[in-house]
Amino acid sequence: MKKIGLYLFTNDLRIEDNALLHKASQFVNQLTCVVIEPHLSAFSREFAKEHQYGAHRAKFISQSLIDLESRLANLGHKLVVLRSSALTDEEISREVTLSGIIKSQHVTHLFVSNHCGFDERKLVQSTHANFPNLIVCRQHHSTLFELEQLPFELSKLPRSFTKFRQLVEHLPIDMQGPIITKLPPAPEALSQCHSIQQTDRQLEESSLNVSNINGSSLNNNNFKGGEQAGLAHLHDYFSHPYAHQYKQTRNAFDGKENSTKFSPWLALGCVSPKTIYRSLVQFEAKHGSNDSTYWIFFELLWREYFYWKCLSIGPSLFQNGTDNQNIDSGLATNTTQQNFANWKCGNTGYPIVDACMRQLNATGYMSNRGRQLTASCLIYELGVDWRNGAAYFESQLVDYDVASNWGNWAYIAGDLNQPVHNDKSKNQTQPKSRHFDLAKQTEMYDPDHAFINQWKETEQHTISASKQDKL
Ligand SMILES: Cc1cc2nc3c(=O)[nH]c(=O)nc-3n(C[C@H](O)[C@H](O)[C@H](O)COP(=O)(O)OP(=O)(O)OC[C@H]3O[C@@H](n4cnc5c(N)ncnc54)[C@H](O)[C@@H]3O)c2cc1C
Repeated sequence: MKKIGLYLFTNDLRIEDNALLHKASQFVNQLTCVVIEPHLSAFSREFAKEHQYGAHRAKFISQSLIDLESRLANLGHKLVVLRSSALTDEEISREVTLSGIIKSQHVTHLFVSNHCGFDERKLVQSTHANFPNLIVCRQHHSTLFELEQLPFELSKLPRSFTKFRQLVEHLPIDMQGPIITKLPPAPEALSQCHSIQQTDRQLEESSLNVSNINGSSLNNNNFKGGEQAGLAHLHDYFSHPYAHQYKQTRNAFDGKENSTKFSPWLALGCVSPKTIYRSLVQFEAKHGSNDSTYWIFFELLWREYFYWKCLSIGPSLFQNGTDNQNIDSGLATNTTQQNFANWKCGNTGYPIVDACMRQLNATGYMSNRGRQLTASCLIYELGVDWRNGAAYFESQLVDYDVASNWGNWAYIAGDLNQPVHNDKSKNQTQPKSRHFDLAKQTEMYDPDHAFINQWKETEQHTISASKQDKL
């Protein structure tokens, strides 16, 4: 029997080091490549109080899809792009829904990354339920380790990062990724299907109107989406000695080379963590290793920890410690509504927080230190439900990643290791929250207020950049 494959791209928008696509290329006689254009879920829209992605995130996604399309074209393939609205069968014609393609093409094998996100897993489950004979081939390939490699069952994932790190940091990571030189032919009938829209192409080429970046070394052209740009950045980073100072510089609020800036490409899977790891090992072999080069690996393990955590706890990642209702969108009072609105546009009156939020709105990026301080401020100073902040980050960050974002927010709020049916009245030991002293942190990391001053007087511009509609 002919094997008809459908490869559904999610957080793996790449050809290089794509083990699952390689598997598909070896296994099926015909292959359709599909991506569902990422969109802000109703849950996140409600919590973020935003209708859609910010301009920087939207642009990064468009660039990544266009790059994937061109890389597939080099292999003689098309990329079918499904709008999120095309998910329901009553939309448009049946041919342009996922189910429609599976049905009309008589797809026998669905290849899809084994995503840790709850919504993404639900989509695969419901597709499988609609087509019980469909063989679903999945793989966790946005991580350094495979699930089978972990020396514990997922349900026994250590509660602390340190314990997790100690158990995994010596596991082997394969040093050679699969190489794809050819893909099975695409079905001809697909030529009428959706491709990347003109709006995406305009967005990809647009220069966002962000004229207020006051000499920031991060500007809107720093992050170009797509595998080619990601690999070029990786190459550029390790062509310089930055990695040897990483541990000393990584806490800076600004500065392109102070941290790796790998996160945007990692988040969409334009570059795999294994590819990054291999480049790090090569850099160490050539130029020597030190504490700093180890620390890059250490931070990649934090990413890993949040990934497996997200997978193991499922939808409870999106609950705060005081309620179990997903749809209650926080912001119960006028004060919290106003505090949240001020926080979003960088008008809280806490200078370091305002500078970081303006940086986010103007560039789509914020340093790790900045994320910790702005999150701490929203939760502990402004009394807002952390999920509102997490959803706003989701709408704006060019490197948004479900596990790293919601995991870090829950961690700062002290909600990450809550039992699923948390009951604070039962005198359980509460996990530690992370409340930062903003004045002390400013003294440590921005002692002469260079970063704060750089982002003063930018309220109007930054918010207009974040609100810029998709062209
Ligand atoms: C509230 C909050 C929200 C966050 N949201 C995201 C998010 O949506 N997407 C995202 O990729 N990271 C997120 N992070 C983690 C971290 O801030 C970013 O990964 C980092 O700032 C990206 O810049 P970089 O690539 O230069 O990092 P580097 O310092 O160069 O670190 C190298 C890589 O290690 C990983 N890493 C570093 N720190 C962390 C961390 N704390 N948690 C998980 N992985 C880490 C990233 O993949 C990063 O690219 C968040 C952190 C906080 C506190």
